[in-house]
Amino acid sequence: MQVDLGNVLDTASAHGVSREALDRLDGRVAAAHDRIERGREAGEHGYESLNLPNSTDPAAIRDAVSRFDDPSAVVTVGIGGSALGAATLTDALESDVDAHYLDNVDPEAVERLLDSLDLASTVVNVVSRSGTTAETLANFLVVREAMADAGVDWADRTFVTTGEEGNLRDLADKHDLPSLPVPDGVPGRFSVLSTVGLAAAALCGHDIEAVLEGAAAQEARLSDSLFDSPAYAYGAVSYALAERGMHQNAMMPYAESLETFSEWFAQLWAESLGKDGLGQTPLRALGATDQHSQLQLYRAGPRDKLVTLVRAAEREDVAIPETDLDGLAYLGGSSLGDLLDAEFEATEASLAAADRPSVRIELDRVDEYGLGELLYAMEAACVLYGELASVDTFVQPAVEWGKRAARGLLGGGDFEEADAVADKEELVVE
Ligand SMILES: O=P(O)(O)OC[C@H]1O[C@](O)(CO)[C@@H](O)[C@@H]1O
Repeated sequence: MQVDLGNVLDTASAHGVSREALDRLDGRVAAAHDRIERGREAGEHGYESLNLPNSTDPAAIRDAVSRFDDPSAVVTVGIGGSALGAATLTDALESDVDAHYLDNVDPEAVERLLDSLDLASTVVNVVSRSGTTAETLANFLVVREAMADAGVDWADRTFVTTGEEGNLRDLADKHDLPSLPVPDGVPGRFSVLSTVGLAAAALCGHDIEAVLEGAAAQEARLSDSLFDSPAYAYGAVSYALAERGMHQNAMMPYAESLETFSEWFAQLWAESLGKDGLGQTPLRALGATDQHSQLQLYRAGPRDKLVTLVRAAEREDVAIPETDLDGLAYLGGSSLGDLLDAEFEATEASLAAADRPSVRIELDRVDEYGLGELLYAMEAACVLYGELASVDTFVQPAVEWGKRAARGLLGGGDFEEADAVADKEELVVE
């Protein structure tokens, strides 16, 4: 994996960063790296996440899921970091096992999925670090009833990935469900390289050891200089550009297999860095598709965006047939991969020509190893950015208000936040 910073330099984009500024920033990167390494060595909350390539035990994950013979599908019931990491992996990789995610409480979507499944051959993985997340618990109760209605012994098809305490731990203990622990000190958005992200991948037959090997390769590159670490290079320039007004970051992979990765990145970046009035808003985009929609804004709208372009150097390809159709001859004999690469490079140059900074991230391939590299590098980049911005990267207090309001509205307790809902101003236009 490599990160190309060329198009964030002010020699490429008038609103970029000078090489001198990056050199000055590198001194702060060294100090931040030292802080990160001390946090890792001490197993401090959050920093522990960057130890996962070495602390996660893939054999224990395989052992826990080995009891489920040959499932047709695996349904992960979880939300946020308890679903997005696993989904990033299983959506990116091919498998004979269908991987589904119930990470919302849209009744029509839940019903549509359950109606589509052969529940007798489906494995359900209920994932929640806290064991209290309303959406996850509600969906679990619905799935359990659907299995019972289908004459399936739900306890025989369900395992739990949760913390040491909470409702899910109690449920696992009560029904003697197989369970996997959620690692201590690892916030959900940083947990993909643990039981949380790897169990579904293992059930789908993916090489979770290779995911960890790729992650370990990027862990080994962490250093006291941004010029020696792709992860730190990305985190440092993202921070530097945010300091220069690039308050949005469009994650734009040129690979359908990485579309869910952009959703995972959005949680990682937003929930970690959106603190104290600071942060860099992650936008989800997909190349080449969003050249025909959002690129207009990225290139000619407000000068407030970094565009992160991601591609794989190697991929399967499809030839474009020769044609004598007027105007199409230039496509014939080429390939879709050639066209995708041309679009990638044209978009990159188009942004630079309009003085809009972009970073190029290139994986060797979108396989287990490449995904491990990418995921770990983005996590380390995020941790570095948080150190440079002096925010508390590993907490998310702002999400709790809404949780209390929703719980109050459902009669789950007496919360003043629920009262505030009733005070909503109204100006209805029909
Ligand atoms: O794994 P849990 O505890 O159900 O939390 C799910 C998600 O909800 C959050 O806690 C935010 O509410 C995320 O940080 C987390 O990934």
